[in-house]
Amino acid sequence: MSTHSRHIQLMDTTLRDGEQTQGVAFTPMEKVSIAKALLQFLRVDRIEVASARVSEGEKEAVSLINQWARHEGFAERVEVLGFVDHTRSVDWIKSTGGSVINLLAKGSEKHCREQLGKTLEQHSADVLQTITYAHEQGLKINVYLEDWSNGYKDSREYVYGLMERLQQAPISHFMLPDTLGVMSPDEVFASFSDMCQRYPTLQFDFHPHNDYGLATANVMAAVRAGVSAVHCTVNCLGERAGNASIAEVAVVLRDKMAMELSVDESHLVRISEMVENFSGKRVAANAPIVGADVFTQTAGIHADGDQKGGLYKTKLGPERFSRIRSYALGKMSGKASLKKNLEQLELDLSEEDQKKVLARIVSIGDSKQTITTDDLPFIIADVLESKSYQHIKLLACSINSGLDLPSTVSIRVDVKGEKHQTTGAGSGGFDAFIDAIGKVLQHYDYTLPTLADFEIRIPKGGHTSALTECVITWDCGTELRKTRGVHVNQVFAGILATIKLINIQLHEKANSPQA
Ligand SMILES: CC(C)C(=O)C(=O)O
Repeated sequence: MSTHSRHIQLMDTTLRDGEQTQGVAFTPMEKVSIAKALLQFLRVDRIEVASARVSEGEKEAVSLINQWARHEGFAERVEVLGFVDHTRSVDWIKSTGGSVINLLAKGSEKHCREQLGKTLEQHSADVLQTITYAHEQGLKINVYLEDWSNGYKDSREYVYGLMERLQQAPISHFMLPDTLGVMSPDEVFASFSDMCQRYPTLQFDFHPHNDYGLATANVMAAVRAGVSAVHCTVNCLGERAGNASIAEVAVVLRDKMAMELSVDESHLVRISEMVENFSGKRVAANAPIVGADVFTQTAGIHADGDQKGGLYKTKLGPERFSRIRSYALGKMSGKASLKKNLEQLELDLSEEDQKKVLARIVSIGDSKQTITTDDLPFIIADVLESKSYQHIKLLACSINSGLDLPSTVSIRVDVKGEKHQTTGAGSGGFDAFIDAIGKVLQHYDYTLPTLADFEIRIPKGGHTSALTECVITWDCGTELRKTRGVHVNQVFAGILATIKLINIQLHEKANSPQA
């Protein structure tokens, strides 16, 4: 089969096979919202929205989808899985206003014999009977050959026999599934090449599963062999390891095989988020295209390369999916990563200040704390106002706090080159620290001013692993003074703000004329 550009239909089965993911059940309104987003915004060619006769809720969902689809002119693009049960699935689909049945026939001799207890002749007669009835009722008919991958391998004569009996029936698409996700790309290519050559006038769909992680690669092989439609789901949902991810399939068919598709890629991420919310199944941060981290560069060298002629750019640019590239901050950040973040925040820092901020980012990153772009303004504010006074250094500090128990603290500090170790107690961790540090500072004729205000903030993003910023306002008699501390632990943020004030005041004391 030539790999010349041709239109490949995407049939999305998030609402049928996707709902067969363990623990996933969509409400009717959720199904309607996903169906609308798939057809109207993502513009997939066809959607499979349910299995017939499942429940009353399912009937309501399918009816609502069909009502909307008919109004929008999408009626024939909404499909429902039906069973070889004479009239019952067809009647159920008709009662929902549906137009298309995806009839589940058996694609392997083993399934036919063991599960149905039928011969090929008996089963094909049953299938044809349901097809005739569906046709009379005006439904468009597609047929699944369930377990076809094993059937083709172990009982090829059965597969050919079934095809011979069905090929003259009014079937729009023969849908060949790798039901257990056991095929390799080579096997997919060989078997579809054979099917497409044997039945050149028929339309074949490929329905992959991802048990070996090969679903997308197998889609490529099936398209190369000549199929005209492939099935996929949002976020790779589906029975067991899922189906093929629609995001992966869309970009791979376009970029790697130059196929024409109807999907609008700029909606892939939005629909992924919608399905993530409704299904309760989190998308892995490194899932291609839709994962939270996939457009984040972590190594400083990548950020540097992006600045120098887009050295790390590929076709998979974030703009294509309405996303933006970000540059992670941590121990591997370089000057370029910081610069990119500053640009995004529209902040301008001198080279000298950038160096200081970068050193702080690297040291925070070294202790494994996650730093986000939201944290950056806190770090900048903290670093830029910090003086390099070293009158007091906190060498170690451990805090014990408990519910309904006084807090205790143990500290080791260096004041003007002298080491002190002491403990303190208080109603909370910060209070206990003030008790302990007060005991040390009395040796230096220094008393901490009282607090006028104590404010803790987290960055706008609001995640619990964020840095916290503590701004303390001190009542210094003739004036109010503010100092800031930044740390992942809010008590330590307060302690760092306190150490900063002590350093400033010890410095002023040392430099005052009375000293
Ligand atoms: C139910 C059938 C069509 C299926 O999903 C499969 O065989 O993978």
